Amino acid sequence: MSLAIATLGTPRIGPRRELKFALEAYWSGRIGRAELLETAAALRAANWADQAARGVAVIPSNDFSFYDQMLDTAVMVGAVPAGYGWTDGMVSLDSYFAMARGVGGEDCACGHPGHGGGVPALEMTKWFDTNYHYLVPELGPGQRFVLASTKPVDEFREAKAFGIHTRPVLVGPVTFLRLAKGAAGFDRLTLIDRLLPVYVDVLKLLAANGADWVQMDEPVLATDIDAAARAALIRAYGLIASAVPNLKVMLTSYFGPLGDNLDLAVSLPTAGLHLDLMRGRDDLAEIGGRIPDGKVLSLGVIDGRNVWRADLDACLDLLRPIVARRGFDHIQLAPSCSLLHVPHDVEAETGLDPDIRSWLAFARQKMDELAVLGRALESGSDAVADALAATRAARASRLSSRRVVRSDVRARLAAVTLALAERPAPFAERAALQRQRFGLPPFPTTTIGSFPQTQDVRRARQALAKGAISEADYRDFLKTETAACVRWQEEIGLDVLVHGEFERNDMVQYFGEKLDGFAFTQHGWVQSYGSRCVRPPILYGDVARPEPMTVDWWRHAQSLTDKPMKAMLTGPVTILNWSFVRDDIGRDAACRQIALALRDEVADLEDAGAAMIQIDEAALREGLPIRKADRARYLDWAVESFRLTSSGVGNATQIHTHMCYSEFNDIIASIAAMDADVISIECSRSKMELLTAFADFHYPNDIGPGVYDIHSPRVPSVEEMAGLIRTALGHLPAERIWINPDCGLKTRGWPEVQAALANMVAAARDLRQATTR
Ligand SMILES: Nc1nc2c(c(=O)[nH]1)N[C@@H](CNc1ccc(C(=O)N[C@@H](CCC(=O)N[C@@H](CCC(=O)N[C@@H](CCC(=O)O)C(=O)O)C(=O)O)C(=O)O)cc1)CN2
Ligand code: MET
Ligand SMILES: [Zn+2]
Repeated sequence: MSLAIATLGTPRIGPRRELKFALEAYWSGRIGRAELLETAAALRAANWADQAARGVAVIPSNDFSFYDQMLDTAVMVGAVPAGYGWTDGMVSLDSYFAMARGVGGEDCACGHPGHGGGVPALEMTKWFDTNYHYLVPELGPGQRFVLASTKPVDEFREAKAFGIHTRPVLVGPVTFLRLAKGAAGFDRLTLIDRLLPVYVDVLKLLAANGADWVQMDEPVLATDIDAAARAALIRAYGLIASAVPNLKVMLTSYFGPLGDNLDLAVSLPTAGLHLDLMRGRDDLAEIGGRIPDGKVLSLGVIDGRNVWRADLDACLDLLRPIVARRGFDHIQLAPSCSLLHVPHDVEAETGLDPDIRSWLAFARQKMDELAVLGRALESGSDAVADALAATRAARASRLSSRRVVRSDVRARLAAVTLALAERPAPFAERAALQRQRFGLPPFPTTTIGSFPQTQDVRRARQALAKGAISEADYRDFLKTETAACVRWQEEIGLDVLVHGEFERNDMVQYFGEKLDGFAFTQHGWVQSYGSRCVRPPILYGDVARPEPMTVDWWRHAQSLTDKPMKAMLTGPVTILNWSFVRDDIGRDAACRQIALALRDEVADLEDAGAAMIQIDEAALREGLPIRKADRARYLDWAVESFRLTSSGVGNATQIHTHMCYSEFNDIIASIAAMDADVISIECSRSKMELLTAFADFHYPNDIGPGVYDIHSPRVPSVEEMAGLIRTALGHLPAERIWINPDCGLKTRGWPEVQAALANMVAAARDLRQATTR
């Protein structure tokens, strides 16, 4: 008998983003369907072979996706809304992509959903507290489900033909329904009895094809769930156990402790249960005597959400007692969650400092760590003495590294007082000074920061990286791009200008590359949505700012115009939430360090003459803990960090912030506590519904509700945007409203941006004529 190693899911974009490039080539018509399918199959095969070679025994299938696993599930059960070209039979690849990206109108290779004017893409939102986005299935009260994709079965058979026996993964039925959306007031969980027969069909097909286990992901178990969800889970797994008795279910939840859902999870009639021991270590002690002897425990001991090499000695201490109690047969070792959220392979990072590289484990290294743990438990630590020694050495090097702890940073943090996080005067006083200083018209117009990141811009950056052009040439090129962008904004009549962010590869990575304490990778891509990826910086040490990061670009841009040039920074909470963060100090302390470094940037911008400074906090909402009980603490330090960054300026300096994809109702008090002079938010798709949260709360400061959906190439008309502003006027006083798009324009093309912003300026002018301040 041997201890089984599992992975729960693996990165699927490909070690060199092969899937991204194949998808974008397919969407733009540069390659055909056969070539796309071939690339995908080759990636899956390589992935299976790699896991087998690394000693993974429980290898997943159906963890691959062309876009997203929630979309795969919607398609599997035939939950395809009208308009995507499907009526019955199997859903085609093109209908699938239509749901992901929209249909009709012109198409674009940028990979952004919402493309095409005709039928919009499904809505997209964050997968729990990750930077991965899923497509939100739409379900109605009359919803019917039928088997409309056999992808799980096809991929199981594909692996089998390849010589690998897999454990297929499915998004569980209750998580699927919970994360879907329906009409207001419609409880999606009431659909469970209609949905389950399709799941049973799939499971029976899997069993008939030789599957003995299946992994059912039910991360709703890591959330605060109500009685209806509990009842649905009991019904679902009871029915599955009786309808498909020959298929064993590994029930997996992750991203947090099971906590008060633990008894329920244990009691469900599944053959196995997975625990996320990174975030839910207490579950292990709690589960002690409660778990039936025959149930297999999958122990998520290796962190699937972060990139640090594990402390294998500590893992072994945790594992030994439970292995002694339950024996090898009833234990599996796994990452805490799917490895989708970490990059592929540290070995590819030849540019990283060797010390730092030795501290890291990406997906492949995490599999190796699991294999070492397995061997240590089976054959004793001596059998893997070298591997354990290497881990200890890397850990010791990290803990003692002089680059990790900096006394100047620590001393500064220790000296932080509440006064530092306080603007000198309250908003009303500041607003009066700022009104005088800027003399802006009513309904001032502005944008969120980025302008189209064209191929030319990205190619220039790539050429610089390859040494094909000089630093000076690169800067000259960007200066020209910036100047053209500034001139164009003046011509079109925007009131507050931006420089366009052409010098930034990404709003977080750019700052990670400029701050001490962060490392950055060459190939450490992680899927964010569809074909879009990010390379999260790796925060390994105390944060300091060796030199100004944005001041020269701002100065150049301001020198070209008499209009106010808004400086542009990414805020501390967003940098933290979109990075891999050190685990040797708290996230709160790490965030305050970033905040202090950015505070200096804000001061330098103000000294250089910047009168408006925008500090983006696009990821503040997504860092909100999954469990309600943990939220207040997070919001406290997140808001304080933003205020530490923003409060060092004079009263006449205007602080802007920006948030997108946000639901504000449950955090509106914290948004107000940030005390930004102006906040811009995404609003156009919700037709200004979001503003009710601000109105009900009597939110006191200025607001720019987005009037232009930047996720679509469609150009909104003057009348449409004016209509949205009029709706906003029903919620907010005219003198506090700004006019701007929903978010940055980096994924858009110039022609549609020009047309849309011209209409936006015209809409603001119409409103000015119709209203008086
Ligand atoms: N970090 C982060 N998270 C976020 C967002 C965000 O902007 N940043 N926005 C929200 C939505 N998520 C998004 C995530 C990624 C992208 C995105 O556009 N990603 C780009 C990569 C951006 C980047 O880092 N670009 C680099 C590298 C570009 C590149 O791929 N270069 C090519 C060559 C250039 C070419 O020929 O085009 C190469 O290296 O092979 C640069 O500009 O320098 C992509 O996947 O294509 C957009 C939105 C939420 N989360
Ligand atoms: C995802 S929020 C983006 C904010 C950034 N300033 C931009 O305009 O791109
Ligand atoms: Zn945004």
